[in-house]
Amino acid sequence: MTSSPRKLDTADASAPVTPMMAQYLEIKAGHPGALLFYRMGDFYELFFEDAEIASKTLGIVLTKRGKHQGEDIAMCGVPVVRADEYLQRLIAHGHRVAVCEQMEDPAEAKKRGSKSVVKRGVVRLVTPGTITEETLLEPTRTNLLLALARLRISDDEARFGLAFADISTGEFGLSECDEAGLPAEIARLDPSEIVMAEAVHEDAELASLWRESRAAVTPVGRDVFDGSQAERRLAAFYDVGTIDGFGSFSRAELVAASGLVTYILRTQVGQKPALDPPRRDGASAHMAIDAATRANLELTRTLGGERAGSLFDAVDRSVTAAGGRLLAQWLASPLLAPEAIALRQDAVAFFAEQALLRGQVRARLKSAPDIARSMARLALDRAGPRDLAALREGLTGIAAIEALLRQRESELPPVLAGILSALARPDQGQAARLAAALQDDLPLLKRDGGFVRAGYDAGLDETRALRDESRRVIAGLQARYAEESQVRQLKIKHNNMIGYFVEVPQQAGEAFLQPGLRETYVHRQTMAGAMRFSTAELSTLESRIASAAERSLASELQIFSDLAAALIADGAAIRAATEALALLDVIVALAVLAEEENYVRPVVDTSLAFAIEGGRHPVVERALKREGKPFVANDCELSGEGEGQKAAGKIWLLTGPNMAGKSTFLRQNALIAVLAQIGSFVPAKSAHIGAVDALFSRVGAADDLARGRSTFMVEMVETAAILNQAGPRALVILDEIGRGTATFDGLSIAWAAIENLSAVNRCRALFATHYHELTQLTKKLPRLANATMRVTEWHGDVVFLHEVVPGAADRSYGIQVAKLAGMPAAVVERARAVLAQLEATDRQAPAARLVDDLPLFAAAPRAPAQPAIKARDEVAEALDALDPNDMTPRQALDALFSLKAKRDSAKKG
Ligand SMILES: Nc1ncnc2c1ncn2[C@@H]1O[C@H](COP(=O)(O)OP(=O)(O)OP(=O)(O)O)[C@@H](O)[C@H]1O
Repeated sequence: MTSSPRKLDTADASAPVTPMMAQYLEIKAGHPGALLFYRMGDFYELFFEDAEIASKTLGIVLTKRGKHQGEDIAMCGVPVVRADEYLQRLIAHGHRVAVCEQMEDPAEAKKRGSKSVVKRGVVRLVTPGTITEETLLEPTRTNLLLALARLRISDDEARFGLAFADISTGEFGLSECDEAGLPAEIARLDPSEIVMAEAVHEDAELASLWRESRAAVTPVGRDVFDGSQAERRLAAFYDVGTIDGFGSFSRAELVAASGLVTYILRTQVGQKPALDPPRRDGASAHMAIDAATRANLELTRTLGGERAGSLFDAVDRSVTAAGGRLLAQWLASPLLAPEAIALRQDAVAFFAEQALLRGQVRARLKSAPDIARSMARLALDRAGPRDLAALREGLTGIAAIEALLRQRESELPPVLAGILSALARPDQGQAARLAAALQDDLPLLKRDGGFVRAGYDAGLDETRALRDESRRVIAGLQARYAEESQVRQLKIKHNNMIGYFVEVPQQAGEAFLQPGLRETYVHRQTMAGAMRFSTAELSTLESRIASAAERSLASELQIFSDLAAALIADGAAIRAATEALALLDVIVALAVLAEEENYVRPVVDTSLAFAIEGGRHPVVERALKREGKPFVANDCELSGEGEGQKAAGKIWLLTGPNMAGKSTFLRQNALIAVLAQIGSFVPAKSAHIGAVDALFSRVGAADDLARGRSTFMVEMVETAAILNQAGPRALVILDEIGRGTATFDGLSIAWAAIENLSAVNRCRALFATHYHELTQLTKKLPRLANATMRVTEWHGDVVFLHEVVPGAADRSYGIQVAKLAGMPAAVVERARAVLAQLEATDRQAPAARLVDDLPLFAAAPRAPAQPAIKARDEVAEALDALDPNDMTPRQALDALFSLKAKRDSAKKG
């Protein structure tokens, strides 16, 4: 007997693959880097490694299905109805998913032969930056996709074009920067996904940027960023002859923009999202804040990554998700131009005074749904009936708010006048049409039907009546059959396999097989305990019902697409109105904040002022308030002096014990600058700020084990960045720089850093330190002032007054703080003894004398870096040739001697 070839199939490595597997492998190969959701009936199945990844990430069961090349095929599946939830988790873990659908009915495939495979195709690539589903998006976070294009200007100089879009709202911006500015620009945008050419991704100098970013990083082929195609692709995307009408953009911006739309079209497989025309959103218009400063100041997230506890959380009074997103964007990108800041302040001030109108607008805003995202789903044909309802509510809300503002039209400051005219743009007939068309209770998916209100469309009402009528006929038929056959339990049921059928208990069923009933009832199935039959009448009814249901669904879908088309046609106006609502929400929210928290309008101008009277920390103040404790307000005066080249800000050197409130004071001033420059009022009695162009904030020796650097190294790298970058308009906050190393090293570094800030950076700065020796520096540096946190002693314990006063701290109170913290009494006593000894030694050689002994730091104004002298360097060459991993200890020692000899002879020569 010969063995069957089929059996061999599954065991033989060279066996032919099944047609379905062949189709799977082909589709999979077309989407490298993505998990493939392969549609099979009611499930998306994943195979091979994809299945292993998904089962681990999602915690779902891994099974097997057949073999491929002699190996079991790993498989797992997710039900289509719950796919969104699983997608969300995969995306959150940084995966990309290609969604592959069945493109025809399985019955169609069967017609081609019993072995033929249903046609399938990828309809969409789901990536972190291209999602639009409500369930996948965070309501209060802008979901930006960033495309990065690099244009080389010379061998060692490049410009970066940044194109960023939120396809869930249509927002699309462009900016440009050089390599040094790239980290701050990426930190400002905080994208979910960054797309770039492979060459940029592989550039070793940029690698740390990708590693440290929260974004998913997607390298793509060079063709996506093909500069020669840029204008053409953009024009094709917007369906315009030329893109000149959008404004003028740099080459790098254009290439990035075209890369962005090309990538979006690829992920959406041809579906075109409705993106606004690109807007220039240059870094030069914003306060530069690098990633470390953002993290350190906890602008939109705490160091632990949470919203709660951040500045955003403390000041956010917005009532809509879009408003929350916009406020977070504002906090991430404070403005520079005093005029633009004043325009926002005027609008906030208007609402600060108009309590009644403010309340009315807010109540309306509160009930307005997030229609920007609904509009985006409509454009991508991914919307459902609830999106239409959201638009109905949204458009009604827009009209109501427009009416409220209209009453005060003549008094509105320019920003609010702009909002009013944007709110008037959408066609208000749409809301009425949607209200007439939509049911009150709506299904999630349009394919479920039943969302169009009775009376809206005569044709639909008719088919529905027919469908409902047939249902009544069936009920009548059931009664008649039961009567005729004398079987009371007879039921007419329906399933997808055999359609409508008559079901009777098994004992009763026997009679239906006998002459008399047999002529009417055709036996279909015998189940455990029941028998099923069909009848000619049922079959006729079946097709009537099916066609009526089909026809009513078809007309509902038609109505849906008509409504959608009308909304899309009015899309630009609706989006403009939506943006205006978000803006209005933020402005009203800032007015509410100013009122609730007693903030004042700061003066922001082009001076070098930094004069804060009675400043408070917005987050700490709130936390203390919850505990019923007062916050002690403090002044800060760093205003610059001099003109042009000589202009320079003041530096405050702040000393004081631990826990006295130094960090709070430092950060509160940085946060006040940020709030002032987004156009908000600030937590102070008064504030005058010359616009800050760059903000830097560092804390000594923050742990950064994740990045694999020693804490001290991180501190030094970050301090170096400030000393290299900060210019005279910057505001610098340094908190205990130098504490991460031995005392004298730390002191010397802090010392030199202050001198550099004063002589070279000439910026406004706050410097907190425990090195009291540094206070002596005020004798030499005219713009340096000492300030200290007031404390007092009470029965041997230290009491913090949280008050910043001129002068230097006389002592550290470190031991008192240790005592407060519950250190064992014996340890505290011993520490006191050691301290006394140390202080006695110090008196013999006071460090304070240092300032007299050391000549003042004589840094020249920053000169451009000298080009390295390219003389042949034998020592360097020899070093380059070494591979320590490959050497024995003996070889290493020999190499060291030889290097030393080379160096010695080089010095002589
Ligand atoms: N101005 C203030 N008014 C009231 N309480 C304050 C004020 N500033 C700080 N505090 C309280 O003191 C606590 C310690 O403040 P902070 O962390 O700023 O001190 P620090 O001097 O920087 O301490 P360390 O040197 O240990 O970092 C804060 O958590 C807060 O509760």
